[in-house]
Amino acid sequence: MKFISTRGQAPSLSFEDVILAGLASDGGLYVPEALPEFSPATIASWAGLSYQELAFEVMQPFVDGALSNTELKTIIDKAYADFRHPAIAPLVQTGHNEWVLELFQGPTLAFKDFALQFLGHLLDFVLTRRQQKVAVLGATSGDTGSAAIEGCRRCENIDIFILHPHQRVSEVQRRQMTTVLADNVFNIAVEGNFDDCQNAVKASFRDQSFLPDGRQLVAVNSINWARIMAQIVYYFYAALALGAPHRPVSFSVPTGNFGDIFAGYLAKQMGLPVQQLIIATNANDILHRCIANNDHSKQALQHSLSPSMDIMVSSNFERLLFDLYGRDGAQIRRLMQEFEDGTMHLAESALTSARSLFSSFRLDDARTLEIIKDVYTRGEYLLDPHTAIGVAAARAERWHQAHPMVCLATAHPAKFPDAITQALAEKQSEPSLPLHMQDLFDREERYQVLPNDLVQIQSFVRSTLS
Ligand SMILES: Cc1ncc(COP(=O)(O)O)c(C=O)c1O
Ligand SMILES: N[C@@H](CCOP(=O)(O)O)C(=O)O
Repeated sequence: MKFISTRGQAPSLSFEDVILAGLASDGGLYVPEALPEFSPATIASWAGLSYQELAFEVMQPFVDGALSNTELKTIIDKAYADFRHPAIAPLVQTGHNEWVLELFQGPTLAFKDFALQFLGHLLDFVLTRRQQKVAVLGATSGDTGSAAIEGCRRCENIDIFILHPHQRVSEVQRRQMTTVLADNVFNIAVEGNFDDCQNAVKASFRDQSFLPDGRQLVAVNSINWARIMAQIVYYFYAALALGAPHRPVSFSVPTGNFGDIFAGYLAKQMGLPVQQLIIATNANDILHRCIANNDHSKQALQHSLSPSMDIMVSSNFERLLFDLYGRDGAQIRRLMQEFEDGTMHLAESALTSARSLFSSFRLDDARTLEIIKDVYTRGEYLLDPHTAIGVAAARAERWHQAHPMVCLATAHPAKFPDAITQALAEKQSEPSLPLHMQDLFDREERYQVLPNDLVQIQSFVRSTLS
């Protein structure tokens, strides 16, 4: 299988090269030249497979010979070995035809573990085989960072640098990153927001001349194709458990960088009967405004109670646009150039297609607190603030009157104790951290605060590596 850039001017790459590439050299994102498609009979034959067995079936066509089947199976088994629930991604029913898919059973309590445990083991395998040492550079609004560090910290061939927005992540999220004192782990708190961190990462990928000789950057954000690929699996897993392919299933997805819901869109393109995909945003609602009013314009980033979704520029939206514009790289270059000035207007045909694929919803902080309280006091579930936005969106849309609706639970509520306490107004309702994190607040922290300045960030990376 070959991977091509959304901007049409970078060389096409193999699977192994694409996972090491990050951004394409023309600034675009890599996507498969053609997607594998699974027939209803094939999907039906997967009923009852374990999560790991299903992951192999879904991902193997992308890997396409870069790893032997045994190697891929071993990497998958290692990736999901440390999840706390035997189902890996358990479904919990929270209402009529409504389920929460718990994607926070991995080591760092967020859905990012699904792809980053896999990517960590995959990189370890590939880099050892190539005898290559790389520098991982990532940006996080709170969850990718700790999941990437957890996935990479034992890899001898990786030094990992994670940029997070200073004082804009929850304390639990910060400590999950900064208390990992391994010699190859470096946390940088940038005096800016997530978009600033992501811009610094993308600029560094575009021009890697600041690195010491022989080093190459590798991405752990969802610009890395392997991230998206591993996230497709749980859409199949949840839908199969609820009767697919014999009945369609809908998904409500709390959305920031558009990676998670893009994986759901791909599952549908690959043959999964997905009835509806709901883009659920917080007050940073560029994607909702785009779908609702064709208003894809940058606004000042707001600090919300769902900080991991405090994102204005959603990287993976470009991958969707590529499909909506008939995979025409020139059109995407023009659109992304237009967006540099702060806004982009979709062509009528692209907007119509987007609206047929997705609905969208926005929830502010006050209503996020209300839904957490409401769902908890009815004895239904304790939602984290990100998941709460997805559940509110699902309930507003009412798509699940006839078919199952799966709300992706993207983080464990214990990562956001302040929001939970605010919602429930009782200290004792603060959710407790799992056993392996009980001493998190006693652990030593290490991180570097830097201004939002590319030169200073790059010089920190360079001098650390030298
Ligand atoms: C807890 C949580 N929920 C939802 C999201 C949104 O996911 P995505 O960026 O893939 O849209 C993120 C991160 O972005 C997150 O950390
Ligand atoms: N919410 C994310 C933001 C980065 O998204 P990614 O999926 O591209 O890594 C985070 O928690 O860091």
